[in-house]
Amino acid sequence: MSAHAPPIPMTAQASGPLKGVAEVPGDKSISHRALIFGALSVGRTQVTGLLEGQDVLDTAAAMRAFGAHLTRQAPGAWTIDGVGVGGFCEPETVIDCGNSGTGVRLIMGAMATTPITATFTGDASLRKRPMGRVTDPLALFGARAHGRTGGRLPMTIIGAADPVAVRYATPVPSAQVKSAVLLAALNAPGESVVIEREATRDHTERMLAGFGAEITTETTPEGRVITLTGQPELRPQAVAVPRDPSSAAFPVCAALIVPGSEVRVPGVSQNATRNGLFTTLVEMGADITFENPREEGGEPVADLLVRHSALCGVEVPPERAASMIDEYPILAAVAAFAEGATTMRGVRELRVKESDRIDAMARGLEACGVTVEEGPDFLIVHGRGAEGVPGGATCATHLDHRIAMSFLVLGLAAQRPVSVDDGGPIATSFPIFETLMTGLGATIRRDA
Ligand SMILES: O=C(O)C1=C[C@@H](OP(=O)(O)O)[C@@H](O)[C@H](O)C1
Ligand SMILES: C=C(OP(=O)(O)O)C(=O)O
Repeated sequence: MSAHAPPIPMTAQASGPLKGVAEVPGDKSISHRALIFGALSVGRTQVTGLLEGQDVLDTAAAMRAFGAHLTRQAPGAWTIDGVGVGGFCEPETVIDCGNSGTGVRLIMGAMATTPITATFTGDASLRKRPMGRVTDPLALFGARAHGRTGGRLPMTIIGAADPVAVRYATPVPSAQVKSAVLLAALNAPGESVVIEREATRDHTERMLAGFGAEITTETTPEGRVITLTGQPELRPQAVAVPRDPSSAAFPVCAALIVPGSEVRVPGVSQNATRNGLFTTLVEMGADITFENPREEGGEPVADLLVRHSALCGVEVPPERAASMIDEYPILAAVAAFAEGATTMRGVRELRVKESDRIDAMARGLEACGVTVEEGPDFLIVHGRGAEGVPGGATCATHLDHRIAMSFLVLGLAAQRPVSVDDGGPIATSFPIFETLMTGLGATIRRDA
Protein backbone atom coordinates (compact mmCIF):
# COMPACT_ATOMS: atom_id res chain seq x y z
CA MET A 1 0.00 0.00 0.00
CA SER A 2 1.94 3.00 -1.18
CA ALA A 3 -0.40 5.95 -0.64
CA HIS A 4 1.64 8.72 0.93
CA ALA A 5 1.10 8.49 4.71
CA PRO A 6 1.94 11.42 7.00
CA PRO A 7 5.19 10.79 8.89
CA ILE A 8 5.02 9.59 12.50
CA PRO A 9 7.92 11.21 14.41
CA MET A 10 8.94 9.19 17.46
CA THR A 11 11.38 9.53 20.37
CA ALA A 12 13.05 7.00 22.65
CA GLN A 13 14.85 7.78 25.89
CA ALA A 14 16.64 5.97 28.65
CA SER A 15 14.52 4.86 31.62
CA GLY A 16 14.76 1.80 33.86
CA PRO A 17 15.93 -1.70 32.95
CA LEU A 18 13.94 -3.78 30.47
CA LYS A 19 12.28 -6.83 32.00
CA GLY A 20 9.83 -9.46 30.80
CA VAL A 21 8.98 -11.69 27.86
CA ALA A 22 9.13 -10.39 24.30
CA GLU A 23 6.82 -12.42 22.05
CA VAL A 24 7.66 -11.14 18.60
CA PRO A 25 5.32 -11.71 15.63
CA GLY A 26 5.59 -14.20 12.77
CA ASP A 27 8.46 -14.37 10.34
CA LYS A 28 8.06 -11.98 7.41
CA SER A 29 9.89 -14.14 4.85
CA ILE A 30 7.87 -17.25 5.73
CA SER A 31 4.59 -15.28 5.84
CA HIS A 32 5.02 -13.97 2.26
CA ARG A 33 5.90 -17.46 1.06
CA ALA A 34 2.99 -19.13 2.89
CA LEU A 35 0.55 -16.86 1.01
CA ILE A 36 2.24 -17.27 -2.38
CA PHE A 37 2.73 -21.05 -2.16
CA GLY A 38 -0.82 -21.38 -0.81
CA ALA A 39 -2.09 -19.45 -3.85
CA LEU A 40 -0.14 -21.80 -6.15
CA SER A 41 -1.55 -24.97 -4.53
CA VAL A 42 -4.71 -26.81 -5.45
CA GLY A 43 -7.01 -26.69 -2.42
CA ARG A 44 -7.01 -24.96 0.96
CA THR A 45 -3.85 -23.97 2.83
CA GLN A 46 -4.20 -22.99 6.48
CA VAL A 47 -1.75 -20.55 8.01
CA THR A 48 -1.35 -19.69 11.68
CA GLY A 49 0.97 -17.11 13.18
CA LEU A 50 0.97 -15.06 9.95
CA LEU A 51 2.70 -11.71 10.30
CA GLU A 52 -0.01 -9.12 9.68
CA GLY A 53 2.47 -6.39 8.81
CA GLN A 54 1.77 -4.16 5.83
CA ASP A 55 4.33 -5.92 3.59
CA VAL A 56 2.53 -9.24 4.01
CA LEU A 57 -0.94 -7.67 3.73
CA ASP A 58 0.15 -6.22 0.37
CA THR A 59 1.18 -9.71 -0.77
CA ALA A 60 -2.22 -11.02 0.37
CA ALA A 61 -3.96 -8.36 -1.75
CA ALA A 62 -1.77 -9.31 -4.72
CA MET A 63 -2.65 -13.01 -4.38
CA ARG A 64 -6.35 -12.05 -4.47
CA ALA A 65 -5.72 -9.98 -7.61
CA PHE A 66 -4.18 -13.08 -9.27
CA GLY A 67 -7.30 -15.13 -8.46
CA ALA A 68 -6.66 -16.88 -5.12
CA HIS A 69 -9.24 -16.69 -2.30
CA LEU A 70 -7.83 -15.59 1.03
CA THR A 71 -9.82 -15.37 4.24
CA ARG A 72 -8.70 -14.04 7.60
CA GLN A 73 -10.34 -16.36 10.15
CA ALA A 74 -8.77 -14.83 13.29
CA PRO A 75 -5.68 -12.75 14.06
CA GLY A 76 -2.80 -14.47 12.25
CA ALA A 77 -5.03 -17.35 11.08
CA TRP A 78 -5.71 -17.28 7.36
CA THR A 79 -6.95 -19.73 4.74
CA ILE A 80 -5.87 -19.61 1.12
CA ASP A 81 -7.80 -21.40 -1.61
CA GLY A 82 -5.19 -21.68 -4.33
CA VAL A 83 -5.46 -21.74 -8.10
CA GLY A 84 -2.57 -24.16 -8.75
CA VAL A 85 0.76 -23.73 -10.54
CA GLY A 86 0.07 -21.92 -13.83
CA GLY A 87 -3.44 -20.96 -12.66
CA PHE A 88 -2.93 -17.26 -11.95
CA CYS A 89 -5.42 -15.02 -13.76
CA GLU A 90 -4.52 -11.60 -15.12
CA PRO A 91 -4.98 -8.84 -12.52
CA GLU A 92 -7.39 -6.10 -13.52
CA THR A 93 -5.37 -3.38 -11.89
CA VAL A 94 -1.83 -2.42 -10.89
CA ILE A 95 -0.24 -4.61 -8.19
CA ASP A 96 0.99 -2.33 -5.40
CA CYS A 97 3.61 -4.05 -3.23
CA GLY A 98 4.06 -1.03 -0.97
CA ASN A 99 7.46 -1.11 0.78
CA SER A 100 8.23 -4.78 0.11
CA GLY A 101 11.14 -5.99 -2.00
CA THR A 102 10.33 -9.58 -1.06
CA GLY A 103 6.68 -9.21 -2.10
CA VAL A 104 7.31 -7.66 -5.50
CA ARG A 105 10.26 -9.85 -6.50
CA LEU A 106 8.68 -13.16 -5.47
CA ILE A 107 5.36 -12.31 -7.10
CA MET A 108 7.07 -11.26 -10.34
CA GLY A 109 8.71 -14.69 -10.37
CA ALA A 110 5.46 -16.46 -9.58
CA MET A 111 3.60 -14.93 -12.57
CA ALA A 112 6.47 -14.78 -15.09
CA THR A 113 5.87 -18.20 -16.63
CA THR A 114 2.09 -17.82 -17.01
CA PRO A 115 0.81 -16.09 -20.19
CA ILE A 116 -0.62 -13.04 -18.43
CA THR A 117 0.51 -9.43 -18.05
CA ALA A 118 0.81 -7.57 -14.76
CA THR A 119 2.04 -4.12 -13.78
CA PHE A 120 3.79 -3.65 -10.43
CA THR A 121 4.49 -0.58 -8.34
CA GLY A 122 5.38 0.33 -4.77
CA ASP A 123 6.11 3.23 -2.45
CA ALA A 124 8.85 5.83 -2.93
CA SER A 125 11.41 3.47 -1.35
CA LEU A 126 10.50 0.41 -3.47
CA ARG A 127 10.38 2.48 -6.67
CA LYS A 128 14.10 3.22 -6.19
CA ARG A 129 15.16 -0.42 -5.78
CA PRO A 130 16.71 -2.48 -8.60
CA MET A 131 14.42 -5.02 -10.30
CA GLY A 132 16.84 -6.00 -13.09
CA ARG A 133 18.33 -8.62 -10.76
CA VAL A 134 15.00 -10.44 -11.06
CA THR A 135 13.87 -9.53 -14.58
CA ASP A 136 17.24 -10.66 -16.10
CA PRO A 137 16.77 -14.31 -15.08
CA LEU A 138 13.01 -14.15 -15.77
CA ALA A 139 13.86 -13.22 -19.39
CA LEU A 140 15.66 -16.58 -19.70
CA PHE A 141 12.31 -18.30 -19.10
CA GLY A 142 10.80 -16.17 -21.92
CA ALA A 143 9.19 -13.39 -19.84
CA ARG A 144 9.53 -9.74 -20.88
CA ALA A 145 9.77 -6.70 -18.61
CA HIS A 146 9.20 -3.02 -19.30
CA GLY A 147 10.01 -0.69 -16.46
CA ARG A 148 11.47 2.71 -15.78
CA THR A 149 15.08 3.54 -16.48
CA GLY A 150 17.50 1.38 -14.48
CA GLY A 151 14.95 -1.43 -14.12
CA ARG A 152 12.84 0.50 -11.61
CA LEU A 153 9.12 0.23 -10.78
CA PRO A 154 6.49 0.80 -12.05
CA MET A 155 7.16 -2.18 -14.27
CA THR A 156 5.08 -4.45 -16.47
CA ILE A 157 5.90 -8.14 -16.78
CA ILE A 158 4.59 -10.07 -19.77
CA GLY A 159 4.60 -13.70 -18.74
CA ALA A 160 6.13 -16.35 -21.03
CA ALA A 161 3.60 -18.23 -23.17
CA ASP A 162 6.04 -21.12 -23.73
CA PRO A 163 8.39 -21.10 -20.77
CA VAL A 164 11.61 -23.13 -20.87
CA ALA A 165 13.61 -24.53 -17.97
CA VAL A 166 16.74 -22.54 -17.06
CA ARG A 167 20.07 -22.90 -15.30
CA TYR A 168 21.02 -19.71 -13.48
CA ALA A 169 23.83 -18.69 -11.13
CA THR A 170 22.73 -15.74 -9.01
CA PRO A 171 25.21 -12.86 -9.41
CA VAL A 172 24.37 -11.35 -5.99
CA PRO A 173 23.72 -13.17 -2.71
CA SER A 174 19.93 -12.76 -2.65
CA ALA A 175 17.19 -15.06 -1.43
CA GLN A 176 14.71 -12.87 -3.30
CA VAL A 177 16.43 -13.48 -6.64
CA LYS A 178 16.84 -17.20 -5.91
CA SER A 179 13.19 -17.45 -4.91
CA ALA A 180 11.91 -15.49 -7.93
CA VAL A 181 13.76 -17.92 -10.23
CA LEU A 182 12.44 -20.98 -8.35
CA LEU A 183 8.89 -19.62 -8.45
CA ALA A 184 9.15 -19.02 -12.20
CA ALA A 185 10.64 -22.51 -12.62
CA LEU A 186 7.53 -24.00 -11.04
CA ASN A 187 5.60 -23.50 -14.29
CA ALA A 188 8.43 -24.33 -16.72
CA PRO A 189 8.53 -27.94 -17.99
CA GLY A 190 11.63 -29.94 -17.00
CA GLU A 191 14.37 -29.32 -14.46
CA SER A 192 15.54 -25.79 -13.65
CA VAL A 193 18.70 -25.19 -11.66
CA VAL A 194 19.66 -22.22 -9.48
CA ILE A 195 23.21 -21.94 -8.18
CA GLU A 196 24.15 -19.63 -5.35
CA ARG A 197 27.77 -19.08 -4.36
CA GLU A 198 26.87 -18.06 -0.80
CA ALA A 199 23.98 -19.62 1.08
CA THR A 200 21.05 -17.25 1.59
CA ARG A 201 17.90 -17.88 3.63
CA ASP A 202 16.47 -21.23 2.54
CA HIS A 203 12.75 -20.86 3.35
CA THR A 204 11.71 -21.22 -0.30
CA GLU A 205 13.51 -24.55 -0.66
CA ARG A 206 12.20 -25.90 2.66
CA MET A 207 8.63 -24.77 2.05
CA LEU A 208 8.46 -25.88 -1.60
CA ALA A 209 9.51 -29.36 -0.46
CA GLY A 210 6.76 -29.21 2.19
CA PHE A 211 4.20 -28.22 -0.48
CA GLY A 212 5.18 -31.33 -2.46
CA ALA A 213 7.55 -29.98 -5.12
CA GLU A 214 10.49 -32.10 -6.27
CA ILE A 215 13.44 -30.00 -5.13
CA THR A 216 16.98 -30.93 -4.12
CA THR A 217 19.93 -28.94 -2.82
CA GLU A 218 23.53 -30.03 -3.22
CA THR A 219 26.58 -28.31 -1.79
CA THR A 220 29.32 -28.29 -4.44
CA PRO A 221 32.53 -26.31 -5.07
CA GLU A 222 30.38 -23.92 -7.21
CA GLY A 223 28.12 -23.28 -4.23
CA ARG A 224 24.60 -24.49 -3.45
CA VAL A 225 22.98 -26.11 -6.47
CA ILE A 226 19.19 -26.21 -6.25
CA THR A 227 17.29 -28.33 -8.75
CA LEU A 228 13.52 -28.04 -9.16
CA THR A 229 11.26 -30.11 -11.38
CA GLY A 230 8.66 -27.92 -13.06
CA GLN A 231 4.87 -28.24 -13.21
CA PRO A 232 4.22 -30.10 -9.96
CA GLU A 233 0.80 -30.09 -8.37
CA LEU A 234 1.49 -28.29 -5.10
CA ARG A 235 -0.38 -29.78 -2.15
CA PRO A 236 -1.99 -27.39 0.34
CA GLN A 237 -0.35 -27.32 3.76
CA ALA A 238 -0.97 -26.30 7.34
CA VAL A 239 1.75 -23.69 7.89
CA ALA A 240 2.58 -22.61 11.45
CA VAL A 241 4.73 -19.52 10.94
CA PRO A 242 7.55 -19.32 13.52
CA ARG A 243 8.52 -15.99 15.14
CA ASP A 244 10.72 -13.62 13.17
CA PRO A 245 14.40 -13.62 14.25
CA SER A 246 14.85 -10.27 12.48
CA SER A 247 12.20 -8.76 14.77
CA ALA A 248 13.57 -10.61 17.82
CA ALA A 249 16.84 -8.76 17.17
CA PHE A 250 15.36 -5.49 18.51
CA PRO A 251 14.32 -6.57 22.03
CA VAL A 252 17.45 -8.76 22.26
CA CYS A 253 19.75 -5.84 21.41
CA ALA A 254 17.81 -3.42 23.60
CA ALA A 255 18.25 -5.75 26.59
CA LEU A 256 21.98 -5.99 25.92
CA ILE A 257 22.56 -2.22 26.03
CA VAL A 258 20.08 -1.04 28.70
CA PRO A 259 21.71 -1.52 32.15
CA GLY A 260 20.05 -4.01 34.48
CA SER A 261 17.89 -5.61 31.76
CA GLU A 262 16.83 -9.24 31.63
CA VAL A 263 14.48 -10.26 28.81
CA ARG A 264 13.27 -13.59 27.50
CA VAL A 265 12.58 -13.90 23.78
CA PRO A 266 10.88 -17.23 23.03
CA GLY A 267 11.01 -19.17 19.76
CA VAL A 268 13.93 -17.47 18.00
CA SER A 269 15.05 -19.20 14.82
CA GLN A 270 18.37 -21.01 14.92
CA ASN A 271 18.25 -21.64 11.16
CA ALA A 272 21.88 -21.21 10.09
CA THR A 273 20.79 -19.03 7.15
CA ARG A 274 19.21 -16.52 9.59
CA ASN A 275 21.14 -16.52 12.87
CA GLY A 276 24.34 -14.58 12.07
CA LEU A 277 23.45 -11.70 14.40
CA PHE A 278 23.16 -13.95 17.46
CA THR A 279 26.54 -15.57 16.68
CA THR A 280 28.07 -12.10 16.37
CA LEU A 281 26.54 -10.82 19.61
CA VAL A 282 27.93 -13.81 21.52
CA GLU A 283 31.37 -13.07 20.04
CA MET A 284 30.99 -9.50 21.34
CA GLY A 285 30.48 -10.85 24.84
CA ALA A 286 26.68 -10.85 24.99
CA ASP A 287 25.13 -12.80 27.85
CA ILE A 288 22.58 -14.84 25.89
CA THR A 289 21.43 -18.31 26.92
CA PHE A 290 19.81 -20.49 24.27
CA GLU A 291 17.24 -22.60 26.08
CA ASN A 292 14.84 -25.36 25.07
CA PRO A 293 16.03 -26.03 21.49
CA ARG A 294 13.27 -27.59 19.40
CA GLU A 295 11.51 -27.45 16.04
CA GLU A 296 8.57 -25.09 15.36
CA GLY A 297 6.86 -24.68 11.98
CA GLY A 298 9.68 -26.67 10.36
CA GLU A 299 12.39 -24.33 11.72
CA PRO A 300 14.90 -25.01 14.52
CA VAL A 301 14.17 -22.54 17.35
CA ALA A 302 15.32 -21.79 20.91
CA ASP A 303 14.17 -19.50 23.74
CA LEU A 304 16.66 -16.71 24.37
CA LEU A 305 17.42 -15.33 27.82
CA VAL A 306 19.27 -12.05 27.38
CA ARG A 307 20.96 -9.94 30.07
CA HIS A 308 22.61 -6.53 29.89
CA SER A 309 26.26 -7.08 28.93
CA ALA A 310 29.56 -5.28 28.55
CA LEU A 311 30.31 -5.71 24.85
CA CYS A 312 33.49 -5.41 22.82
CA GLY A 313 33.86 -4.63 19.13
CA VAL A 314 34.49 -7.46 16.65
CA GLU A 315 35.23 -8.06 12.97
CA VAL A 316 32.15 -9.60 11.41
CA PRO A 317 33.32 -12.12 8.78
CA PRO A 318 32.02 -11.12 5.32
CA GLU A 319 30.86 -14.67 4.66
CA ARG A 320 28.38 -14.26 7.51
CA ALA A 321 26.64 -11.32 5.80
CA ALA A 322 23.80 -13.21 4.12
CA SER A 323 22.77 -14.84 7.40
CA MET A 324 22.28 -11.46 9.11
CA ILE A 325 21.71 -9.09 6.20
CA ASP A 326 18.69 -7.35 7.78
CA GLU A 327 20.39 -7.13 11.18
CA TYR A 328 23.33 -4.85 10.33
CA PRO A 329 21.43 -1.66 11.24
CA ILE A 330 20.67 -2.89 14.77
CA LEU A 331 24.18 -4.36 15.08
CA ALA A 332 25.60 -0.94 14.15
CA ALA A 333 23.46 0.63 16.92
CA VAL A 334 24.65 -1.93 19.50
CA ALA A 335 28.27 -1.55 18.31
CA ALA A 336 28.11 2.13 19.32
CA PHE A 337 27.94 0.97 22.99
CA ALA A 338 30.76 -1.60 22.70
CA GLU A 339 34.39 -1.06 23.69
CA GLY A 340 36.43 -0.75 20.46
CA ALA A 341 35.59 -0.91 16.78
CA THR A 342 33.10 -3.22 15.07
CA THR A 343 33.98 -3.82 11.42
CA MET A 344 31.32 -4.95 8.98
CA ARG A 345 32.67 -5.86 5.53
CA GLY A 346 31.08 -7.46 2.48
CA VAL A 347 27.83 -5.57 3.08
CA ARG A 348 27.33 -3.88 -0.33
CA GLU A 349 23.78 -5.27 -0.48
CA LEU A 350 22.81 -2.93 2.37
CA ARG A 351 22.93 -0.07 -0.11
CA VAL A 352 19.89 -1.39 -2.06
CA LYS A 353 17.48 -2.17 0.76
CA GLU A 354 14.50 0.03 1.78
CA SER A 355 17.18 2.74 2.12
CA ASP A 356 20.94 2.86 1.66
CA ARG A 357 21.41 1.34 5.10
CA ILE A 358 25.17 2.00 5.30
CA ASP A 359 24.57 5.68 4.69
CA ALA A 360 21.47 5.91 6.90
CA MET A 361 23.24 4.28 9.88
CA ALA A 362 26.46 6.25 9.35
CA ARG A 363 24.68 9.65 9.26
CA GLY A 364 22.42 8.87 12.23
CA LEU A 365 25.26 7.49 14.35
CA GLU A 366 27.41 10.55 13.62
CA ALA A 367 24.50 12.78 14.63
CA CYS A 368 24.34 10.82 17.92
CA GLY A 369 28.04 11.45 18.59
CA VAL A 370 29.50 8.17 17.31
CA THR A 371 32.50 8.01 14.95
CA VAL A 372 32.06 5.81 11.88
CA GLU A 373 33.96 4.98 8.72
CA GLU A 374 32.24 3.76 5.58
CA GLY A 375 33.02 2.61 2.06
CA PRO A 376 31.17 1.02 -0.85
CA ASP A 377 30.83 -2.27 1.00
CA PHE A 378 31.89 -1.66 4.58
CA LEU A 379 30.89 0.14 7.75
CA ILE A 380 33.10 0.52 10.84
CA VAL A 381 31.54 1.76 14.08
CA HIS A 382 33.93 3.05 16.73
CA GLY A 383 32.24 1.99 19.93
CA ARG A 384 32.22 4.46 22.80
CA GLY A 385 32.26 1.83 25.55
CA ALA A 386 32.38 3.32 29.04
CA GLU A 387 32.12 6.89 27.68
CA GLY A 388 28.54 6.21 26.57
CA VAL A 389 26.64 7.34 23.48
CA PRO A 390 25.61 11.03 23.58
CA GLY A 391 22.40 10.74 21.47
CA GLY A 392 20.31 13.92 21.37
CA ALA A 393 19.67 13.82 17.60
CA THR A 394 16.81 13.30 15.17
CA CYS A 395 17.71 10.56 12.69
CA ALA A 396 16.34 10.31 9.15
CA THR A 397 14.76 6.93 8.46
CA HIS A 398 14.17 7.16 4.67
CA LEU A 399 11.00 4.98 4.74
CA ASP A 400 13.06 2.18 6.31
CA HIS A 401 11.54 0.25 9.23
CA ARG A 402 14.85 -1.23 10.37
CA ILE A 403 16.56 2.15 10.49
CA ALA A 404 13.67 3.55 12.54
CA MET A 405 13.70 0.67 15.05
CA SER A 406 17.51 0.68 15.31
CA PHE A 407 17.71 4.35 16.30
CA LEU A 408 14.81 4.01 18.75
CA VAL A 409 16.64 1.12 20.43
CA LEU A 410 19.82 3.21 20.50
CA GLY A 411 17.83 5.99 22.19
CA LEU A 412 16.88 3.63 25.05
CA ALA A 413 20.49 3.57 26.21
CA ALA A 414 21.86 6.93 25.00
CA GLN A 415 22.64 9.86 27.31
CA ARG A 416 20.01 12.07 25.66
CA PRO A 417 16.76 11.11 23.86
CA VAL A 418 16.96 10.03 20.21
CA SER A 419 14.19 10.82 17.73
CA VAL A 420 13.36 9.44 14.31
CA ASP A 421 11.62 11.53 11.68
CA ASP A 422 9.20 8.76 10.74
CA GLY A 423 8.35 5.58 12.63
CA GLY A 424 5.40 4.79 10.29
CA PRO A 425 7.28 2.13 8.26
CA ILE A 426 7.80 0.03 11.43
CA ALA A 427 4.31 -1.34 10.70
CA THR A 428 5.60 -3.06 7.55
CA SER A 429 7.40 -5.77 9.55
CA PHE A 430 6.79 -5.30 13.30
CA PRO A 431 3.41 -3.63 13.89
CA ILE A 432 3.51 -4.29 17.66
CA PHE A 433 7.06 -2.93 18.15
CA GLU A 434 6.00 0.06 20.29
CA THR A 435 3.58 -1.95 22.46
CA LEU A 436 6.06 -4.77 22.93
CA MET A 437 8.98 -2.50 23.81
CA THR A 438 6.98 -0.27 26.18
CA GLY A 439 5.63 -3.47 27.77
CA LEU A 440 9.23 -4.35 28.67
CA GLY A 441 9.59 -0.94 30.33
CA ALA A 442 11.04 1.09 27.44
CA THR A 443 10.16 4.77 27.05
CA ILE A 444 9.18 5.30 23.41
CA ARG A 445 6.62 7.95 22.46
CA ARG A 446 5.01 9.38 19.36
CA ASP A 447 5.72 13.10 19.01
CA ALA A 448 2.96 15.53 18.09
O1 LIG B 1 13.78 -13.61 0.66
C1 LIG B 1 13.45 -12.92 1.64
O2 LIG B 1 12.42 -13.13 2.30
C2 LIG B 1 14.33 -11.80 2.04
C3 LIG B 1 15.59 -11.72 1.51
C4 LIG B 1 16.54 -10.65 1.83
O3 LIG B 1 16.66 -9.80 0.71
P1 LIG B 1 17.69 -10.07 -0.50
O4 LIG B 1 17.27 -11.25 -1.23
O5 LIG B 1 17.59 -8.82 -1.35
O6 LIG B 1 19.04 -10.18 0.16
C5 LIG B 1 16.11 -9.83 3.03
O7 LIG B 1 16.83 -8.63 3.06
C6 LIG B 1 14.62 -9.55 3.04
O8 LIG B 1 14.24 -8.85 4.19
C7 LIG B 1 13.83 -10.82 3.01
C1 LIG C 1 15.13 -5.75 3.27
C2 LIG C 1 13.96 -5.99 3.87
O1 LIG C 1 12.78 -6.29 3.26
P1 LIG C 1 12.34 -6.25 1.74
O2 LIG C 1 13.56 -6.47 0.86
O3 LIG C 1 11.32 -7.33 1.61
O4 LIG C 1 11.72 -4.91 1.48
C3 LIG C 1 13.89 -5.98 5.36
O5 LIG C 1 12.83 -6.36 5.87
O6 LIG C 1 14.85 -5.59 6.04
